[in-house]
Amino acid sequence: DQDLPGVLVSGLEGPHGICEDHIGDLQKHFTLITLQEFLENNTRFGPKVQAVYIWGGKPAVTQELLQSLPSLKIIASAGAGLDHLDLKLIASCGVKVANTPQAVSSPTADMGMALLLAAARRVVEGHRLAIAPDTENFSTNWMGQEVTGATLGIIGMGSIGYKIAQRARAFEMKILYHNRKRRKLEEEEAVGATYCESLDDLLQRSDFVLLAVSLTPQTQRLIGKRELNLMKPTAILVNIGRGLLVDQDALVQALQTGVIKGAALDVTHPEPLPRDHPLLKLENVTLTPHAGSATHQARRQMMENLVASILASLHGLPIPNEVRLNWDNSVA
Ligand SMILES: O=CC(=O)O
Repeated sequence: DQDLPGVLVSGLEGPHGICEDHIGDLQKHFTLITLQEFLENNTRFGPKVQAVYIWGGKPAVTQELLQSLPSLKIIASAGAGLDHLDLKLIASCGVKVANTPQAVSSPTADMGMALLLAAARRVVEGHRLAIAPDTENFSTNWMGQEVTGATLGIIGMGSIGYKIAQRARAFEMKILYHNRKRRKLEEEEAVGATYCESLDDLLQRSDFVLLAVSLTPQTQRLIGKRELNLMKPTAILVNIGRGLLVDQDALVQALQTGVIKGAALDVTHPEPLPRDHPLLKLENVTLTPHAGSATHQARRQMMENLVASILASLHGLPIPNEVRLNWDNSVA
């Protein structure tokens, strides 16, 4: 339908495209213009585009793209993280941004716990052992680390970090957290979490260190060689944030030399890792393919939230999940 607002999407097919079953729903509201169509004829399609629909971090919003979309009102980005967007540049073009933090927080927290448990109890290694053609190494003395009663240090106590704390409490874990801002006392008490103003203190005391912080210039390589050295040799690092939160070379070295016990990573840098990357060869590493929000329910809710934000912006209504910036361009 020519009258439907034009929305630029990255692609409609392939493993990185929009979920196939969402396309029909999107087409009820919008004329979808793929990046490829746009690139082939940007003078025709550029003026039609009123929104950019970002799925899996794509399409990339460059200055050049912004300049060729004169009718653009909003960039609606699936997920919680905003590190793929230059928010200051976008704001300077008078374009709004919305994301979908509520849709992803529970499934991503679940993934954090899944990785923590998998690494602690060596689920992936155990699976390999259990299905090995040769039963010689089969053993019920397949030891891992106890989760119950262990200390969990959560770095980043936003909505995902907080949901992890709620889940970890049910595992009777002792919970420490480090965050830009301390949470309210009643919020801390509700999950039994103790604030650590010092990151070093959290690293030294935790049996599991879990990264649930957004990637910003301040948090890039937050965990490097020095921080890994502060961790217990029995500690496990879980990352459900972004690969660049960790100095990956330092992590590989720490895992190879027993500086820490193991790592469970939903995110790496880059994604996917080159097939000869040392992280793919280590027994004490558990990897998932950036799948924190990969449930049917969450992905559908993300799509519905993006549609609602785009429609609100086109109708001049308050935009659900609008991302606002502070004076220093940090996310409010
Ligand atoms: O990576 C996923 C997200 O930012 O929600």
